[in-house]
Order: sequence, then structure tokens, then C-alpha cells
Amino acid sequence: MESLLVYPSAKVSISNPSFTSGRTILSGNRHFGPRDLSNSIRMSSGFFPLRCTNSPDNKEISSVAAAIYEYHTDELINAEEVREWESGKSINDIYAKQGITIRRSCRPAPPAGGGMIPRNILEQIIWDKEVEVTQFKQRIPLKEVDRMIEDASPTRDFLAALKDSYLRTGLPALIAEVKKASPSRGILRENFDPVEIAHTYEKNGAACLSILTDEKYFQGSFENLDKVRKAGIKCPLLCKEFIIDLWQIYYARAKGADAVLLIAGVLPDIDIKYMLKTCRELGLTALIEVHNERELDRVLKIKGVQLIGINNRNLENFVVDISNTQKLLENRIEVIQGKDITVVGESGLFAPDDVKFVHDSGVKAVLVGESLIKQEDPGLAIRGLFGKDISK
Ligand SMILES: O=C(O)c1ccccc1NCC(=O)[C@H](O)[C@H](O)COP(=O)(O)O
Repeated sequence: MESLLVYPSAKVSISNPSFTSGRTILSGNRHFGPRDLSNSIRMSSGFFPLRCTNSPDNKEISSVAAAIYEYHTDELINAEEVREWESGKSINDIYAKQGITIRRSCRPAPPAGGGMIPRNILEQIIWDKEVEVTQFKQRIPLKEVDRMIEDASPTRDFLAALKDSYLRTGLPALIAEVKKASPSRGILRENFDPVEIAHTYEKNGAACLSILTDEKYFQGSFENLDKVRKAGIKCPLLCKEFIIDLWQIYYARAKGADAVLLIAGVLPDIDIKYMLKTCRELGLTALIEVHNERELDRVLKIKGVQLIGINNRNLENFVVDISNTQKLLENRIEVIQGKDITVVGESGLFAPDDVKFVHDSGVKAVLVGESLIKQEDPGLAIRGLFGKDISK
């Protein structure tokens, strides 16, 4: 059965049996915009096979398309990005207008002429992710992921766990990161047992855990996420991944995630909106990460955002500066509090003074990897980071 390739903000195409963000639409296929869809799709019930009456060969399309179609609220259909895409503007031009400097390579079907060279490590990671996700989707189509989700246990409330911990300790709630390696620091821990680390983090007061799933750059895996989830850990789990496609969100849910990371420096507003909606439907919390004022202001305009992470690390050049959290919150804390948004301070936190500094700036949670994972007992290291035992 052929499937409908759908990109939320844009064109759809009948081509191969998976759905993808439309940037990988293959040449030679006929493209449809959301308005075509609204006239042509007969929905059965929500998530199930449909018939696309204006497809070239009137084939059944995937259930995913139904889910995506449902998302075409008026707001999204009329979004400026959709109009721009339909009028032929390139996805990277649309991104650039929102201040997104990370381009898409549209691999594994490169644009005619090719020749794009990544401008920085984050761009390289995203381009590799485009290929990886395409391969993953061929191996495990969404229908299969859907079946896996049916067997998965219910999600736990990531945001509530952060809020409870903050109320209990009066200190920023800890999201402790299970991270073996990183592009900026190389191997952080040789003797890496994700389940053992997760247990010691939980025992020593972490409210939630962040599990790296990227293999190439962080030596993480979805298997680690699955293992930690099945090891009796009660803390809610963040799937720390470079998400560029809805499939990854479904897969994260199937593998035991309670929350996913959405990076505003990589995703345009319309993707963030779709992905937030998908997260809500799957019972997942979305942690939306920003690094600069422009990204934060974009995200603050999106309805339904509850959790924002301010990354002190510039992912394009690895420079870490914890005053970034203060700089971004300085003039926005009232707006943020008014919307009841919880802010997480991310990266570069090593000592109680660092935690106090970001707390004073307005964060109610922190995401910490390196300074814990490098210690012999990463759980005990939590006491050093907070200057006290936060488990009681
Ligand atoms: O950590 C990196 O080198 C890195 C490089 C490129 C993209 C993302 C990267 N890290 C993700 C994170 O921001 C951190 O894992 C997280 O905030 C924890 O930071 P830290 O406590 O400094 O390990």
C-alpha cells in the first residue's frame, strides 16, 4: 500500500510507505497542499486508512495522514508558512525568516545540484538525523509504532513531578541526565550503566531523568530509554533527542518516554504547534528548548506551552555561559509567570552557586549532565551540586 507523505505545514505526496516531513518529498511526485486534503480526504475514524480521492492513483493512504489531517485547524491551514510553502518558497527560506539558522539538507533525497556543506555541528547532527529517521521509519513504520504504543504503560506527569519537587525542596527540581558522551566533551563516563545511574539519580532526589537516545554523537540509544523505563524507575523520563519528525515522538512514547525535547532553533513555529498537539494526544510533556531572545519570544507566542528550557550552551559552537538564563529571563519573567510556564535552566551547572544563580533568575528546574555523570557516584554528586541532600 502506498502512503501519503505529509508535512504539517505544507505539501503532501504519494510516494513510499511511510510519512515524513515534506522536506524529503521525492521529485516527480505530484504534491498536494492542505487545502487539497481538506477537499479530498474522507476520514473514517481518526487514525485509520483513508482514501485520497485526488491522489494520482486513488490509493489508500496511511493512517498517519488522518492524524495529520485532523491537525489542519484553520489556524494552521492559514498559517503564513503554509501559504509561503504553497507559493513555492523553500523550507530553508521560511526557516530563515523565523531566525532559524539550522538548514535542512532534505537528505536522503538531496536538492538538485547538492553541494550543501553543514555550517556547524548542530546542522551536521540534524542532517544526519534526517537520514537516520528515514531509515528508522522504513524499518519500523508508524503503524507498527502505534501497535507498540498500545502495549506501552501509561505515561507519568513530567511537569507535575518538577512542580512537586520544587514545592517540596524550595530548590529547582532536578532533571538528571543519563549521558555517556557529547560532541563538546567526548566520552564523559567510560563505565556507563544507564539503569544503575538512573537508580542512583532517583535515590538521591532527581525529580525526572533525561535519557540521551542519539547514538552517533552522544552514544545513547532508545534501548537505554526502554531499559530504564522497565527497570522500576518511578521518575518521569525525558527522551533527549533531536526531533525533526512526528514519527520520533510516537517512537519515544512507545519506548517509554514521558516527555520529549523540541528545539526551537531547529523547528519552525508550525512544527512546534503540531508537535505540541501530538504530545498532548500521547500524554507526553514537551520541553521546548531555546537559546536566545528571538527563540524565546517565538515560543512565548505559541498557545499551550507549559515548559521551556533555556540552554546555556550554544549548540552551534558549544560556548557555555550560565548568564544566558538570566539575560533571557530578565525582561520576560512576568509574562512567563502570567502564563504559568515553568522554566528549566540547562547546561553548565557545576556548583551550588550556579544553581542559586539560575534559581534567582527565575528557573524552577535545572537540567544537569556533565557535572553529575563524571563523578564516581553520579547520585551522590547531586548533594555536591545543591549543597545539600535533596532526596528528603
Ligand atoms: O553537550 C553537547 O556537547 C551538545 C552538543 C550539541 C548539541 C547538544 C549538546 N548537548 C545537549 C545539552 O544541552 C546538554 O546535554 C544538557 O543541557 C546538559 O548539559 P551539561 O550539564 O552541561 O552536560
